[in-house]
Amino acid sequence: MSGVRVRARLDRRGVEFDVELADGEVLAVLGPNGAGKSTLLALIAGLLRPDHGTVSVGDEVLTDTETGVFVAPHARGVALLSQRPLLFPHLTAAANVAFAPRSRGASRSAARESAAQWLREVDAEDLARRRPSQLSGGQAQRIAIARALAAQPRVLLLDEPMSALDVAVAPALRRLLRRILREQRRTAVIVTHDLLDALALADRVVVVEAGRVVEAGTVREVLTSPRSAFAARIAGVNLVAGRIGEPGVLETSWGAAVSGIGEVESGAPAVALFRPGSVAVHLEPPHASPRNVFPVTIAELEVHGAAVRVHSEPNPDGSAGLTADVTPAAVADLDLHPGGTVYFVVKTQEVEVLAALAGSGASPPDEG
Ligand SMILES: Nc1ncnc2c1ncn2[C@@H]1O[C@H](COP(=O)(O)OP(=O)(O)OP(=O)(O)O)[C@@H](O)[C@H]1O
Repeated sequence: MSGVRVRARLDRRGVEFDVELADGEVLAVLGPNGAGKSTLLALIAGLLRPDHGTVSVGDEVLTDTETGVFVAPHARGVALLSQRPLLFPHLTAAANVAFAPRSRGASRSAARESAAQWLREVDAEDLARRRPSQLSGGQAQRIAIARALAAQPRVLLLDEPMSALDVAVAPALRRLLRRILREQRRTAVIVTHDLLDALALADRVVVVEAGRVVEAGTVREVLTSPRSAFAARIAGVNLVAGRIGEPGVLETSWGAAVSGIGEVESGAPAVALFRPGSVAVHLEPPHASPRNVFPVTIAELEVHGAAVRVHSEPNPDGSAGLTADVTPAAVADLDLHPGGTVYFVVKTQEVEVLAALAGSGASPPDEG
């Protein structure tokens, strides 16, 4: 069994994690720059010691600050694959891959055999004799994956494995990772900025902001009902955070009210979600109700498929502004331009009100 459990705090990085994944589960970690995603991987890999907490894989405790347990990185059965493939430059691709079994005590011929098998697994047999300087970025990343797998890790940690690659080669590598992670039912944590990675590779997603898990769920849940600003942005929906006042009405910290559909008790923290396509743009406040009317200043216009996406300036508390999708004809008719002031209007029944998640709680579905 190779489920992973992390409960750890590291003050100088400003992180405190409570994250769990089941055996054979792939967890995507999403979040803005500097949120602590790589730090989470480093805690699992044993590259960082927490100030307080535990890390375990299966039944084995790898880090425990109470008892002083700290298993060295190479002895954890955990492979970390970073953004740039860190291959030994003086060794051929095959020798790079054979290095892992060799260092586990395999004979030279057994290690060579194992390397050939893993090179086949990543469709890189023909690259066996090349040195890293003779490989493209995507090819080198394949070899790095083969080397990571050849170490027979219980857990694979992938830190933005596609981010240093051309967009043209990323899809092939994503397919390869999907085959390896999903078909072999590997336990893996993948840090990514890319929604496509989460969709293609992961069973579950956690969103990390400022060193904490702010949202957790299946990929589908997080995309259809995001609770964090980060997830809302990648899902392409408007998210307004606040607290419920009157039933169905969310009040923001700057005194705006958003009415929507959803049962969240009064006083509870909540988010209101609505699609940019459900927002109408008016030059004057409309009279018809029930509607939400937001006076905004336009920050920018952006072509978005067949529509034009109108972004408003940030909200008074500094959170991301609202967006509305309108037709190019509407942009011309209303003379929409950055700096212009307009009214964003959305019907109550287009707004979904959901309870906000209180802090953390990233557990596999079978455990709540
Ligand atoms: N080597 C380091 N030494 C000291 N502080 C660091 C180091 N690396 C990261 N940090 C800090 O730790 C915090 C978490 O950073 P981390 O790299 O884990 O974030 P991340 O979510 O992986 O970001 P990114 O998406 O930019 O890679 C940040 O405040 C960062 O500045």
